[in-house]
Amino acid sequence: MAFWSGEELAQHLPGLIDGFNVKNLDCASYRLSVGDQVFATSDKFSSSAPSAALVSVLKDPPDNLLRIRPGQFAFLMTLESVRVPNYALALISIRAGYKFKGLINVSGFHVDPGWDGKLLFSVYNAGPADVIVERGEPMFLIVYADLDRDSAKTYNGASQRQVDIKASLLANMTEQVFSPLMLQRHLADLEKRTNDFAIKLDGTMSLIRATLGALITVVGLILTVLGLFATLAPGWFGATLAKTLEAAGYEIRQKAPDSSTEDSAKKQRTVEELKNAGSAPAPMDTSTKGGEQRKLASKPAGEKNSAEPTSAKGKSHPEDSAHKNQ
Ligand SMILES: Nc1ccn([C@H]2C[C@H](O)[C@@H](COP(=O)(O)OP(=O)(O)OP(=O)(O)O)O2)c(=O)n1
Repeated sequence: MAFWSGEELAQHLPGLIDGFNVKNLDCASYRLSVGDQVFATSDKFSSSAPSAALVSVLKDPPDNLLRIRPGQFAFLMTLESVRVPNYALALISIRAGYKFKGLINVSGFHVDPGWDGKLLFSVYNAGPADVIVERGEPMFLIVYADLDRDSAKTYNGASQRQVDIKASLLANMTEQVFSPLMLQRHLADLEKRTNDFAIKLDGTMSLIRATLGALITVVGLILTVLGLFATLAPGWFGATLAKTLEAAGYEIRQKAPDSSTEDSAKKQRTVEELKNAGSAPAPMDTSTKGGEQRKLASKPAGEKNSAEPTSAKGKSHPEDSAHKNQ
């Protein structure tokens, strides 16, 4: 088995590759180009409408580009149809320039003897940036090799003479793909939002603390001033408080005096009156011997005192005379 040289390729490929162009001959390989049938997965939910196109058909500029985002998978069909004779085997690859961007060739690497049709590459963007694919771009490589004999068995599978991307291939490919980069962006976004929220929360807490502090100070000052007024001017304070309460719709009533307190107050008054009466100058009792004076207990007006002499002017009473005679 020997790989075909550039000269061998130049000799045989015009009959094996549709639209052969000598410019696409590399050293010992041929460059195949991106065709118009392409498909890329997405990190967004795609439309589930039956009419929604699954495969993108690249056209002339500006509709000639496909963007493969990091972590996304794509199908790329070649522009050229390729044939492999039964005495040869072909190997396919992606050009190094795309590999360096992080694009990986996921699909197989060989083309069977007897193959006839376009080739379909499946690729994965493992790089950090979008990979832009352009229609007609010479992106793939194919090399041919001789077999040691003609192959008795040649390719006759379902993909023979394929010219487009089959819908069956795209089953389960239209869903959202959680690429590592997408998850990383989600995490970064989440982290940023959490930080923003924490900063806002800090600000709000500081504001609440400052407001509460000011409120407590003001309330403390008011209470101190009220305490001072209550101590230094209790009358004024009580009246103002009553007025304030009345203005606020409260009714202020004076408390009924306690009955026991009232009784004791009455008793106290009586004692005081008696004392006052006792300290007033008492009338002189001229009937007693030796001019001895006696104080008389006060009596209600009109009531005679039993100790009072019947005549203040020295008229003697019959009983008095009897006493004297004894
Ligand atoms: N990137 C690739 C790799 C291969 N092929 C074509 C050329 C191969 O001859 C053919 C079949 O390849 P395999 O035998 O590797 O794959 P299967 O056996 O799965 O395919 P099939 O069921 O069609 O035989 O597919 C292709 O179009 N694109």
